[in-house]
Amino acid sequence: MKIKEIKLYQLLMDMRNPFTTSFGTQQKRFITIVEAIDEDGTSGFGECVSGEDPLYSEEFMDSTLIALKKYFGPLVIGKEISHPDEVWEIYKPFKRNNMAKACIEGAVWDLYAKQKGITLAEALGGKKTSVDVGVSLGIEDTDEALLEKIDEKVKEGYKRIKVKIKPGRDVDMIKNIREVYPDIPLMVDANSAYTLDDIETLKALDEFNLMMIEQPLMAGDLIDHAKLQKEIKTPVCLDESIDSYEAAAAAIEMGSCQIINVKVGRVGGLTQSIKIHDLAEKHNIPLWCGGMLEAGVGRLHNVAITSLSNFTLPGDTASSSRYWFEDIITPEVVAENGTVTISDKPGIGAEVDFDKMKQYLVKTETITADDQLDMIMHN
Ligand SMILES: O=C(O)CCC(=O)C1=CC=C[C@@H](O)[C@@H]1C(=O)O
Ligand SMILES: [Mg+2]
Repeated sequence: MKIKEIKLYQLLMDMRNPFTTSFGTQQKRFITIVEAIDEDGTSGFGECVSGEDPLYSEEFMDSTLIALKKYFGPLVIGKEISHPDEVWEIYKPFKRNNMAKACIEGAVWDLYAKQKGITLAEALGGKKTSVDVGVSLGIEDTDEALLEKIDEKVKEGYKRIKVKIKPGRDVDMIKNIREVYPDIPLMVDANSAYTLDDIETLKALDEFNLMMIEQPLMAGDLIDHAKLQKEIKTPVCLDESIDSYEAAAAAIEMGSCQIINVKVGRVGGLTQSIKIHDLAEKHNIPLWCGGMLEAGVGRLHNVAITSLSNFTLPGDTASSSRYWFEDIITPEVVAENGTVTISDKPGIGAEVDFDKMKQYLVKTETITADDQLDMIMHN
């Protein structure tokens, strides 16, 4: 394939409910949709998952937009690409910027699957026809308010409930949840809000039979997580610390976690996600696919990667309606009783609906062969 043009659609979407983590509260989501168009006019779609501000990772919406326009778009336009895994190789000299790299690579994967007439899941090597999903719930002001949300999501049939914790909203809150729901599959995500000085609090969580504790300590850290895992029974799951295949390999070797949350954007794309998948499978480390408050395109990429065999734990890809009044794809992602069925249509398996997208559109940019790579360094 040869990509002739890349379009970037920057969207601003209102969220149904505020989402609070240890980083703060969010009520709107900026999203960049990437459309890669080949010489025959076929389009593949990707979604950039960077946050609005560099709180979850160092990337943020404005930085990814610049990186896409200046480097990662021009680098693939006009190149003969026979397989999407070549995109990672093309980007290799350029350090990190994983979320920017991943969204174009994702669009190339979708395009590749469409050209072959197969689903994105099949193109990735996935065998499942449906995937189990859970839901991620933000911090609420009171335990009563959180319990109401949990009640709603348990009734909707989600296969596990993840709640956010932070210092002061942890042990007592989980105790209250367990009093009402002694048996639901429950996990917590701290978004790196603790240090080893909080070991007693983290140990106290052991008595609640949690599926895992996600990213308790600093983003990027592997050493302290390995020390922590030796002290607690609850499996540690790493999110922010797994920002590459190499980080996953080191975490497995050091015993920093027993479970990995794969976020496609965070690790640099689908090709890297498959590499991590294969390595983790070899080492009996189960995976699940995390979410980044994605609109439909990103959700469908998440569903596709979850079709691989070692994604054995329910991920974060809840229904489109979890966050959005109206998603940008037709049909939307719908979890029924905690299961999302994978469409048998080629590629991501749904249409990007430009009429729906219009209501959220902030700006559109087009990258063409005229946009040369703009670098000071030259070979
Ligand atoms: O529903 C989803 O998309 C998952 C939401 C979620 O938990 C997160 C989204 C974005 C950044 C983080 O706050 C967080 C996470 O750490 O997994
Ligand atoms: Mg997380």
